[in-house]
Amino acid sequence: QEDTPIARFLRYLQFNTAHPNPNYADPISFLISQANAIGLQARTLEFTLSKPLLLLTWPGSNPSLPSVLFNSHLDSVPAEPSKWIYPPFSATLAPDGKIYARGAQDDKCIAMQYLEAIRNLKANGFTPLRTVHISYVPDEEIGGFDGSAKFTGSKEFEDLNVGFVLDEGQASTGDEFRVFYADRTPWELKIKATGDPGHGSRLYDNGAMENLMKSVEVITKFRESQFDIVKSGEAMNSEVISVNPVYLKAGIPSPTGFVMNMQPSEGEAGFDLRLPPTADPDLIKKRIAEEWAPARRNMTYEVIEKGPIRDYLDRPLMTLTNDSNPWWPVFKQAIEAAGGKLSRPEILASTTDARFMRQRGIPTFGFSPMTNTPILLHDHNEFLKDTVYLRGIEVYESVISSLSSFKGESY
Ligand code: MET
Ligand SMILES: [Zn+2]
Ligand SMILES: [Zn+2]
Repeated sequence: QEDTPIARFLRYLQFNTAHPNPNYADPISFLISQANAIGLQARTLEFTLSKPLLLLTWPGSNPSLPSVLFNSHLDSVPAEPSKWIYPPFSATLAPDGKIYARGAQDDKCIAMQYLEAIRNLKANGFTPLRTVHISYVPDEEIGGFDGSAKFTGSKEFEDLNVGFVLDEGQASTGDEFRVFYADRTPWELKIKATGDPGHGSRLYDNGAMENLMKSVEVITKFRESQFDIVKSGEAMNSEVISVNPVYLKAGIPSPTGFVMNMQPSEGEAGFDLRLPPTADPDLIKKRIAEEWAPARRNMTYEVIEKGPIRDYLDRPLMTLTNDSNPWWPVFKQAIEAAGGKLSRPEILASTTDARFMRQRGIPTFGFSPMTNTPILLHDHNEFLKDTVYLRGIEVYESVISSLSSFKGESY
């Protein structure tokens, strides 16, 4: 098999790292062999049994300066193979240069681009001033609690003395690269309704389905109000609160489907909520209790907060993008030095492990160098063009060399 950047990317994409049973062992072995070939130190940490984390290190010439960390996650969301034009873990390079694979954008591209950039920098004789670390973490797609959360809370992490982190971002449909200074915080909301069962023909008050449908209506109205703000141009998608129904569970099963002439005594609906760092979580909780799942309509609910909402100093989880953050101009200029341009910094609509680094007060940007690319993370037929992938390696050469050369003593 040939050994080119694209061939190596395809090999990494072929590991089936989809939940609920991601293969972590094989991609880690592959990454270790890559690290050995390039001359990077490798160490595996296991904060949770069978959920290993790989840490690669390129020592700087001044190891007393805070280090820079490049993070990516090993795992992927599942794919529905029947809806794909190529099998999602075949990593097929189509004739037009599109590489189809689950994880091509999210986020196996950056995982390999970091390594390819370092390979090239080393070949050109570059030595970093600051130590460069790369982390490959498990379980990001299910919240990162056994991955990044434990890692960033560990003694091992503290010892890395990390001053700045780059984590994954999202594709850009235009010519400019996108950079993200915050994530939205995910909440899982499950609402349940109970009520008297009855004949399917009867109209009566307070049935479980009636109450559940009323809640869905109220939530849909709220969703519309937020979406209207986006549609009017007052805010970006990621700056409002999103609430999307993800499941509905009700009905009395029968061998042919569901019993049709009985009204069920319980029903349940699940929602994915995302809160921007500016949202007031208490207000949303009040809204849920009073309007979305009111006890007076026999409703109960459960909110699972999937991660922190404020940092250790009780500030919103955001990284500044002005000159008061000394890393900002360094990063921006590195993109420009590579011939790229950054669009206005954004909040990421989804959620990444960056929140755990920001929680510790470490400046962290989300960045995945993909321009002129449709946003296909978690979608069918996720792909990345070979040319876009290769261009990203050049961008990281600039970014890694600039960040690791930054002299600022106290950052
Ligand atoms: C549930 S935590 C976030 C997991 C995933 N990265 C997402 O944004 O959906
Ligand atoms: Zn991701
Ligand atoms: Zn994802």
